[in-house]
Amino acid sequence: MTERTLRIATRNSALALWQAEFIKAELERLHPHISVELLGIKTQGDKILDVPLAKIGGKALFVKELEEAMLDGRADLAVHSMKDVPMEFPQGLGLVAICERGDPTDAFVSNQYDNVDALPEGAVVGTSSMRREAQLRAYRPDLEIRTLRGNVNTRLAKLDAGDYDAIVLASSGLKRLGFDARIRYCIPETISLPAVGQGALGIECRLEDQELVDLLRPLNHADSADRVHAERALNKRLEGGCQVPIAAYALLEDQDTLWLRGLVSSVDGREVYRVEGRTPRAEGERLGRELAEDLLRMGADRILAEIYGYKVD
Ligand SMILES: NCc1[nH]cc(CCC(=O)O)c1CC(=O)O
Repeated sequence: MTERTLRIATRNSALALWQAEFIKAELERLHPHISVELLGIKTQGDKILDVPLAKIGGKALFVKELEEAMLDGRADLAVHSMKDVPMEFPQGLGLVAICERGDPTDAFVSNQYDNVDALPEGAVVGTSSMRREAQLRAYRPDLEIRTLRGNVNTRLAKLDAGDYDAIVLASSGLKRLGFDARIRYCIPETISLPAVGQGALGIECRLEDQELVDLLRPLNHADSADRVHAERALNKRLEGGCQVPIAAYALLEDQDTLWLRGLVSSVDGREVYRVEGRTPRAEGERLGRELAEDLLRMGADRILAEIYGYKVD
């Protein structure tokens, strides 16, 4: 095969750079004849830091500029946290690999308290996600949940400055950046069901670039991909991005059976609808769509209509 230099379009946050460097190293290890460069790009989501994400909306907040770079040939591929990847791709682009999933849980980080149960009444907890907020409120209605934005370093600094008694953020992000020691407790999925795709990386590229598609294929991890696709099917039916109180989490109970749990909650945590089901793993996406229908019937349609301003039908 010809020598080739691949360019990865990446955001400039520490986490995005770590993820892009990780895939660069994997590609260079798998294919010694290619070299890989990073192309740093600022996205809309990086520019607007002072407003809660849910308010600015837009499912493609962190990916649009990366996709433009691939479409106009400045870059060959993009590495995404699957959690941030929209359901639809621009014409000509697509997801060609989902890598082995890391820790999917939400991490409880605090300088004083060991876990959610140890927090005193009325404690102040920081999180930027409606999904985490809603589930924390459902579990501990007394907590005061406050917005927390910024990259991982900024969020930890705000905790250390005493702005919060605890913060909740993705375990995988903390681990990737070497902050394992800050995780006091990985919140079990029974309390905080993870976001769709949380902990998994995905790779997007131009689908007509067959040579590149072939180079990326070995990075796909079939077990992780089946789990994440089932979660995404549920999310797609609900038209969710990562800025709504929707959670979905799939596990392989054995090599053939996929177990999917899903949840939609009101932001105040007072209404929580939970579903779960099992299916042969090849049919995970169908199960995801079915469970989404169940959620809509149970009352999620009302909650989502309020958040979106229109009815999902
Ligand atoms: N929305 C930001 C974002 N996108 C992906 C991760 C973490 C890494 C992952 O889920 O793989 C984070 C940070 C967080 O949620 O705390």
